[in-house]
Parts: sequence; structure tokens; C-alpha cells
Amino acid sequence: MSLNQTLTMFLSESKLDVQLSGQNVAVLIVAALCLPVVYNVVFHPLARIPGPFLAKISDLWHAYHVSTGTRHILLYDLHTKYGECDAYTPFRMKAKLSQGPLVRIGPNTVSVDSNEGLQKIFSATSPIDKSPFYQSFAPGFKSSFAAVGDAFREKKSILSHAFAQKKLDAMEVTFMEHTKKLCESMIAGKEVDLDDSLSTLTIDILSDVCFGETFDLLNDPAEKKKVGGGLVEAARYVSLEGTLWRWPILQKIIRVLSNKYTTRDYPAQRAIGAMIKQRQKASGREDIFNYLLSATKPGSGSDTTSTALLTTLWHLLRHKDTYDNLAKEVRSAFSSIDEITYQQAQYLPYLRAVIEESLRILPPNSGFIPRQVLKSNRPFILHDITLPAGTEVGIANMALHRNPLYFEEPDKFIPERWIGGSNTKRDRPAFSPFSKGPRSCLGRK
Ligand code: HEM
Repeated sequence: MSLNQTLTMFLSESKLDVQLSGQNVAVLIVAALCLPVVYNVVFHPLARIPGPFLAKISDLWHAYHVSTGTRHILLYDLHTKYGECDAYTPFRMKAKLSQGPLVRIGPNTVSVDSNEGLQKIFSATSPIDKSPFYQSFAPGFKSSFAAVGDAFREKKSILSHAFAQKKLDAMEVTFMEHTKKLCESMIAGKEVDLDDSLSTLTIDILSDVCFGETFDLLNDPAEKKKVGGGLVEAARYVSLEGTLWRWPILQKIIRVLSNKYTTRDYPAQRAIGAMIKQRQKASGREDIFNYLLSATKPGSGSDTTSTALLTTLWHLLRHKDTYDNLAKEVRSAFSSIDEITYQQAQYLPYLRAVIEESLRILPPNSGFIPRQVLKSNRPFILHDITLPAGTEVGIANMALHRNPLYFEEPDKFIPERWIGGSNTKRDRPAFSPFSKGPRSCLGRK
């Protein structure tokens, strides 16, 4: 029973004859402010789940930490503080409590750090779907990213064509063309900011294959600043708005102000311009948008891909042995850049291990992937706690990937753990950089 229902019943059944003096009004105001707090902390169905006090009483706590951009580290620390694993590692707080892998990060929001949670939350048979968080990606539009239930199944049948292996193979030449341009500028000895260059590369490639016209940011520094800056701002404000989906007025204020004072909408406008131009040219060239029309969100995958590339290169530059082993494997398989194909590269075991280890140690979606428990006659139970319908529940990906229950020496970059026969423990089912189940990444191939 909700707090509102309980109060209404209490007031209608009580026969109290209350004199409304100034003092009584003050008491009523204090009670009105305290009751939701007491309810959320003591009587709420999620009250047994540990978490920071402020998180239990308001979504604003969670929203604040999303706005700082460091929520993934906070969740990692919280899961160590409240979780099962008590190993001390650099990010982790020293507290050693043993209260289980659930942490309450909002009055109705639960973060999970366990393999059991991962399998249940993303299972196609659980009474769970995407949370309303996703509607902030394209408010007012029927985006495939936010669609749930039958609406999503309909869109997925369109999306699957766009991501079919044959279509992706045909795009390889575009990937190579852009990648070679970046490599050439590196070989020419130019100093390169890897973070900046890799996000430029992925935006140039994805705009080319998704919309039929590359943004060509590599050769246009002014445009690079606008598109790159716009994507960073879009990511920040979309996440903040999404987290506040139970606060529609605040959400709207953030949307209006950020649209007015930042360039968050610029990349989407640029993408729409490119798509219209390409279709007017009617060149007959197949791009992903041919299949999707209004079915997907512009820019999908560029930030995750560039983060994955950056993490991989950063670790290679820090671990000379790993770099040397990888260089040896690649050079023995190919004698020149032009020989490299995805078809062959995907079978290089050490290359695969290096990429998997990068995706484990810092998954690009490292924060919280939210889902919502649906009304159903089957209760949704996680670690012996029933999560009622409407609860938002998600996996804290970085915490899970660095959980010593599943990965030995979790804060160390050890690609060898992914190679058969390795003694370093890794629990593949707990590895989830692309998420799991029917809403996992479509671009993972
Ligand atoms: C290393 C690179 C990538 C990583 C780690 C990654 C990771 C993910 C994750 C974790 C999700 C689930 C997100 C959620 O439920 O909130 C997702 C969804 C998605 N990804 Fe990726 N992604 C990558 C690259 C790409 C690329 C290159 C594309 C497309 C060109 C792409 C297209 C998509 C789409 C369309 C979805 C939404 C699926 C749905 O709504 O059911 N991703 N990705």
C-alpha cells in the first residue's frame, strides 16, 4: 500500500477532533515533511536494502552524482562498502560490511553488483523492461532506444537488418579508410591527443556508415569542437534528465535551459542535415539510416567505441610486455596494413584478449544500466528481496567487472586471463560490456 493510500485511510478512519491553531499548523507541516522521510527509510518495501541516507529519501541525491560525471566510481565504492566483497583496492572504501550486493541509490532505485542480478535483470523472461530513463534520449519521439514491449519488437525487426553481418562486412572499407587517415597523421610524427582523435575517428566513421556522409571532423577543427562538445553536453544532460524522470517539471527546466545555453542539440541537427542531403542526392548508396529511418538515435555507439579504443591504447602504452606480445601476433598474421581484414583479425587470440580485458577493466557504459520492474503476477526477487513493480533496478557495470568474486586481481590489466588455460580467474558470465538479453548492444559484432 502506498504512503498516500495509508494516510488517506488513517485520516478518514480517525475520529480526532483537531483544533487548527498556529501551533497545530506548524506540527502538521513538520509531519508532512517528515512522514515521507520516515516512510522511505523505515516502511518502504526497499527499506531493508542498505544505502546512503540521502539516497533513500530523494532522487536528487542520485541526480547530483550523475551530474558530476563520477557516478561509476561512487557506485563502485558503495558496492564495496555495503557489499559482499571486502578486498581493499585503490578506489574502494575501507569499510568492511557484509550486507549483500544490493545498494539503494534512490527511494525506488536499486543498484546491483552480482552475476545473479545480471542474469535476472536482463533475462528475456523476467518481468522487466527499459526504465522511463531512456525517454530523455529523444523526448517526444518514438525512439527504438526507449521503446518497450511490442513497440520495441517491431522496431528490432527493422534494426536487425541494418546490423546483419553482410551489411557490416560491406562497411569495412569505410572503417579502414578513416582509420588509415588517422594512422597516417600519427606516422607523419604529428603529436596526437588520443582521446580527441579517437572520438573524432569514431564520429567520422559512424556518420559515414549511418547517415551516408562523413562529418569529416579530422579535417575540420572548428566543426570538431562543435560536434564533439555537443556530444559531451548531450551525454551529460540526457543522463541527468533521464535520472529525474519522476520529476517532470525539473526535467523540463533542465531540457529548456541546456538547449538554450549549450550545443547539446547540434550533433543531432548535423546528422539530420546529412541524412536529408544524402537522400536528396539519391546516390543509391546503402547506409544504416536506409533501414532505420526514424527508428534509431543519431550518434549511437560513437562514444562507447571511442572510449573502448582509448582504454585499450592507454593500457597498451602502459604495459610494454602486452604491447610487444600483441605487436608480435599482429605482425605475424599480416605483413602490411592493407592486408588487415576483420574476417582474419577477429581470430587473433591475444588481440581479442586485450580488447576483452579493456572492456572489463573500464566498460564504456560503466555507470548504471537502468531497467524497471513491471506489474506481473510473478514477483521479481533478487537476493531474497522482492522488488515491487515500478522499482528501477540496474547493474553497476564497473563494480561488477571489478568484483573479486568473479575476477581475480580485478584492478590489474591482465589480458592473459581471457586465454584458455590461464590460472587468473575470470568468470565470463559476469562479463557484460555490451549488456545482456534482448536489449543488449546491436553494434557488438
Ligand atoms: C565498444 C563499443 C560499444 C559498447 C561497449 C557498447 C555497449 C552497449 C551497451 C552496454 C548497450 C545497452 C545500453 C542500455 O541498455 O542502456 C548498448 C546498446 C546499443 N548499442 Fe552499443 N556499444 C558499443 C558500440 C556500438 C556501436 C558501434 C553501435 C552502432 C553503430 C551500437 C549500437 C547500439 C544500439 C542501437 C543499442 C540499443 C539496443 C536496444 O535499445 O535494444 N553500439 N551498447
